[in-house]
Amino acid sequence: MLSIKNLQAKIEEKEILRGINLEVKAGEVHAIMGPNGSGKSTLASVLAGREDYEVTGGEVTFDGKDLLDMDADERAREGVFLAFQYPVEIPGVSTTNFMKTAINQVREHRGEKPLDAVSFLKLMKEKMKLVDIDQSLLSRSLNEGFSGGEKKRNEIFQMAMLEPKLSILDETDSGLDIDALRIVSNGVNALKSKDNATIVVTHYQRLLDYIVPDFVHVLYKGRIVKSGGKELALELEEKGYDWIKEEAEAAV
Ligand SMILES: Nc1ncnc2c1ncn2[C@@H]1O[C@H](COP(=O)(O)OP(=O)(O)OP(=O)(O)O)[C@@H](O)[C@H]1O
Repeated sequence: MLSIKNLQAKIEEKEILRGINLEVKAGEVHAIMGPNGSGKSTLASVLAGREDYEVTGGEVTFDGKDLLDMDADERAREGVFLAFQYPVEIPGVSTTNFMKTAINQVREHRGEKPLDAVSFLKLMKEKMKLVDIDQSLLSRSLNEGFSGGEKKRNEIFQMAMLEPKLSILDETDSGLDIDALRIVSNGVNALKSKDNATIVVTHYQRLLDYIVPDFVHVLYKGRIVKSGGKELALELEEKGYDWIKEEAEAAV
């Protein structure tokens, strides 16, 4: 589904990604971990097509198409979803209206008819239940005045509504209380299918107790320096990153 080859990117003349290689197949969950500043958020942002970053080398294909050639909107319409570390607030636009527009854009792109009001409401109800989100939240301006946990929950709700092929969750565990963490994780797990894939950027093994990854990758200084199964996250929790850094430095 997603193939990243030797991806390099910089921001304001600072080289951040220095040759990322990653293959993600349909049905898989990949966790990206790594010390602060290693480039995790940059990778997520580059994949979603945020413009502040300059891709300086490498290639990324998504379902056989050149992802780097598409702008952020096209990527979203193709089925890439990025849950931001700090979701934006959009005053004056309710989540409901925002979702209606977003869904119908995706449907149009797929050559499908827009959802009528009844079907849209039915879908909203079904997905609201999945993430246990309150109706009153959805009629308020998008993310405005939402608590950290409410924003995160709202993001997972958007993801549930859009049913993306590839979801990239950037530190979705930050700011979630224990119950919300469980609800968000349950939502992510309930959406998991053999046809979609998830990349979770996280600092904590705790999230991976709920969203169980098939693969764990460690990013360090802009490269994936170690990959393994979910046991790698446990090892990191126990031993920290020093041993990984030493291994990576020795290999250079
Ligand atoms: N706008 C920017 N201008 C300059 N440097 C930036 C900018 N954005 C990111 N960086 C730098 O790029 C590096 C990688 O940042 P990134 O946010 O991708 O790391 P991260 O692995 O997600 O870190 P964390 O775990 O702390 O969230 C950092 O050194 C950061 O300071």
